[in-house]
Amino acid sequence: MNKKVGFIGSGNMAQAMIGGMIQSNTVPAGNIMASAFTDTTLSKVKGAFQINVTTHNEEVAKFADVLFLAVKPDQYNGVIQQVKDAVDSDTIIVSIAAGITLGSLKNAFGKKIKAVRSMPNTPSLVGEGLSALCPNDLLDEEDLKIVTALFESFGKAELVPEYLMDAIPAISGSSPAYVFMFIEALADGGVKQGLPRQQAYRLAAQAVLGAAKMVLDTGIHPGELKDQVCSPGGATIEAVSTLEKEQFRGAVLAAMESCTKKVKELAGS
Ligand SMILES: NC(=O)C1=CN([C@@H]2O[C@H](COP(=O)(O)OP(=O)(O)OC[C@H]3O[C@@H](n4cnc5c(N)ncnc54)[C@H](O)[C@@H]3O)[C@@H](O)[C@H]2O)C=CC1
Ligand SMILES: O=C(O)[C@@H]1CCC=N1
Repeated sequence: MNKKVGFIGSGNMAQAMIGGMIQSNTVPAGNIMASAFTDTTLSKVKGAFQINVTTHNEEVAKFADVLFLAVKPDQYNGVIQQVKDAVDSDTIIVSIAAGITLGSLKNAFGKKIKAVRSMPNTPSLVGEGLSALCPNDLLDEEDLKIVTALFESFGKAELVPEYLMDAIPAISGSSPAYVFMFIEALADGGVKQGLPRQQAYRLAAQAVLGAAKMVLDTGIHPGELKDQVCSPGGATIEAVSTLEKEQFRGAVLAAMESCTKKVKELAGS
């Protein structure tokens, strides 16, 4: 793709997306520019990806055909004030922030802009991201193709109507954090039984990867896949029974509710 891609902010999520775009050879490093607050972050990002870097957000905005706003939600208004005069009506603005709506983006820019509200996740770094996308009505078919190709360069992308976008962090934007906790807990359990630590991480992570692939590849209901593991009177049903007693599923649902509540609060930040 010969589009120029800009990132305002070079934090964890921006680095995951930049890494994914470069590794998939979708955007050459020379066509990417990112900004950050500090020279330390900039040298780290330049060292890792050999992209163009600057401390001036306006420079990124002038450079980019597709401009990712990759700062925290409470930094959006300040950053938009800095870049709004540097973007033209053809620039595609992509928000990756939890809670920031298309309406609030339009208000902050104070003019008609092509905007996409998105919610990616950090597995983008290894080409296994999941991004929810919600474009505004100023993007034409070609614009949407470009944005979708960028997101698909580091994983899968799904269109989601805006009224559901607040629900996305809990299920896929933030959920890698809970899955990492689960993998860490599985490995701790293995270490407790005597397995070496590094081997425990490999076994736990591969089991999670394999289980996720079974859900995606077979289309079989997760409950049925769980049943297939539980031999009658065996060990797994004992573990499942303990997880139910300890409210494993209830804890996940409660965590997701608190995540979504916070997303709605961030919208007002
Ligand atoms: N971390 C994740 O897994 C995900 C994050 N997001 C969204 O990504 C955005 C960034 O989050 P993270 O990458 O986690 O945070 P982060 O703190 O790692 O990155 C934010 C970066 O923005 C920089 N920054 C702050 N003010 C700036 C300014 N005025 N100009 C230029 N750069 C500035 C900071 O120095 C920092 O490097 C948030 O809006 C978040 O909702 C979305 C999906 C997943
Ligand atoms: O923690 C956050 O607010 C962001 C949104 C999804 C993942 N990280």
